[in-house]
Amino acid sequence: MIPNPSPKRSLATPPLQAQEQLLMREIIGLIGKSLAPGVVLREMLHLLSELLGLNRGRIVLVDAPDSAQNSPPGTSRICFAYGLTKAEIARGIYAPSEGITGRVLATGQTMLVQDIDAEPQFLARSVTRDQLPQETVAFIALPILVNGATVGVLACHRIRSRQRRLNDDMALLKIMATLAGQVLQLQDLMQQQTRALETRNTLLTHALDAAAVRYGIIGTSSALLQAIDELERVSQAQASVLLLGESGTGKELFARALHLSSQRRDAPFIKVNCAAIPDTLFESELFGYERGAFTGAASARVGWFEQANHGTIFLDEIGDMPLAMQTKLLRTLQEGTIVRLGGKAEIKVDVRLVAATHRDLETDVASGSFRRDLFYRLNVIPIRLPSLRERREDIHTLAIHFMNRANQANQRNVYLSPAALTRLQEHPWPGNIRELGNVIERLVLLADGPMVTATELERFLPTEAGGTFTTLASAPVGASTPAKPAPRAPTAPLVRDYLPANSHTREELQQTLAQHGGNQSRAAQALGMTVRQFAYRLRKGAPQG
Ligand SMILES: Nc1ncnc2c1ncn2[C@@H]1O[C@H](COP(=O)(O)OP(=O)(O)OP(=O)(O)O)[C@@H](O)[C@H]1O
Repeated sequence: MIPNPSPKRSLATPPLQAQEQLLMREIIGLIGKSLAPGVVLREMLHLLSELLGLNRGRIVLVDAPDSAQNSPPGTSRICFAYGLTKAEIARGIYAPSEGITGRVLATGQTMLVQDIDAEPQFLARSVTRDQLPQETVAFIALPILVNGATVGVLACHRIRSRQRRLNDDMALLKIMATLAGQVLQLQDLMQQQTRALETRNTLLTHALDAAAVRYGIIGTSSALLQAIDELERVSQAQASVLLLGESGTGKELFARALHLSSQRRDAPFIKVNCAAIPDTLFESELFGYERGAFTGAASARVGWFEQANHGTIFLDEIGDMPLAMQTKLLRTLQEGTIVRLGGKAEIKVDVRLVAATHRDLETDVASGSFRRDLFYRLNVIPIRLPSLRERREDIHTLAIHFMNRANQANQRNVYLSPAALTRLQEHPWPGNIRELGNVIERLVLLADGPMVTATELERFLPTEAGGTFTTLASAPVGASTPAKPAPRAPTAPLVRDYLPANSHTREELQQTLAQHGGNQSRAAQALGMTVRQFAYRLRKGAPQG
């Protein structure tokens, strides 16, 4: 056996013989019609045999690491063949470096066995000697290269004494091996693209499923379904509803769902964040005021209650409502009327109240900071929203939902590896669904490649100890080059603290806004406020308000 140096291209290459021309024409025509290796490569081996007498051709490929064969690493096997029986193909399995085929794979060099009977390394693994002609048989094996790496072997038998020059056959086989490499590379690329499309398809199917979920509330855990069931059962009632749950568990989403599933759905839904209203402005905000009610009240203003007439008013963070206002709210709930600030007339309002809090109102009642009678009035229908820790089975669907949303908004195609999805399910999520949504949005913007692995995910997860994560503005948002890992800056708290209205000066607010490119939502996030709180404070010129 001699390793065959690549046939040198001579400047005076002899013209292709008729069979060679026919072979090339046929194969090029075939490639034009189909790129499927099963079609092209088999036909190539067929033509090599029929036209040139290069018989029992086979293409041996290394098993993919995740192949169904479950073979030891580096195992290769016959994948395409012509003139071999099924049993012969099945026998064509080679350990790394085994036999001539294994050596070509290992060295990337063409091997030419002039006489298989004289070569101890020739295995006759697939086709036994008695199946071959009695005369001297040669075996030629060439590497198939893709991007410089040997991925397979093209091999065939050849009767040694033939009219055709061996070097002509070698040159032609080399062209065929190159073509086979191109076809396999194209197939690999197509498979990669198909896999990406399949993943995207799964994401979209999930998205469609998720969109079909009522009112945009995603999840199928029993804890969540129970809360949805309670919501639906009370949707037609008039009684107030109290939504209880940690920050970011979906209280506002539920309040909107309640409104949408009630007969009031065509009337307004007004959301009021009690944590964002300074004590002195509560009454005028909720009930409105008459012209001249106070200095600067040049004209009358309708309050939130009147604006919500026939609809629903959602009082978020009701635990932050001052006691004096609680008394007035209770009266409105009992009598169905409001009196504008500076006015005398009792104005009838038909409003359903949905209140929410992350606080333990019973403790506030015990400490005297929340009126007991108002608590009873609100607590007629309490609905507790489970934390994300209590419904980990929903994390997968929620993550895919947020991922779809962020991908669509940012024209990305990022997805999570199965291990990364599992890691998400293990995280404690103190900031609940809002926190999960933020993490996913960040990784869609900042991930290094389309697939986020469990290892890469780690840098997006808030640290357990500090509960902090970097703000979006700390990294190159929307950069087209792969982003470097974002530094962990202790900026935005995970769970919003409920800050007093004068917690930041106007300058601090403006500075943060400038640092975040004028984006109120990100500035608010950085300071641990809602956008509404932020906007309000900015407008009112905190801390005076
Ligand atoms: N089940 C859910 N399915 C899809 N999105 C959800 C779900 N629950 C919450 N979200 C989303 O999570 C984010 C936080 O939800 P929401 O604002 O309703 O929480 P919250 O309990 O009112 O928070 P906070 O008490 O801090 O105001 C929102 O973007 C919301 O759309």
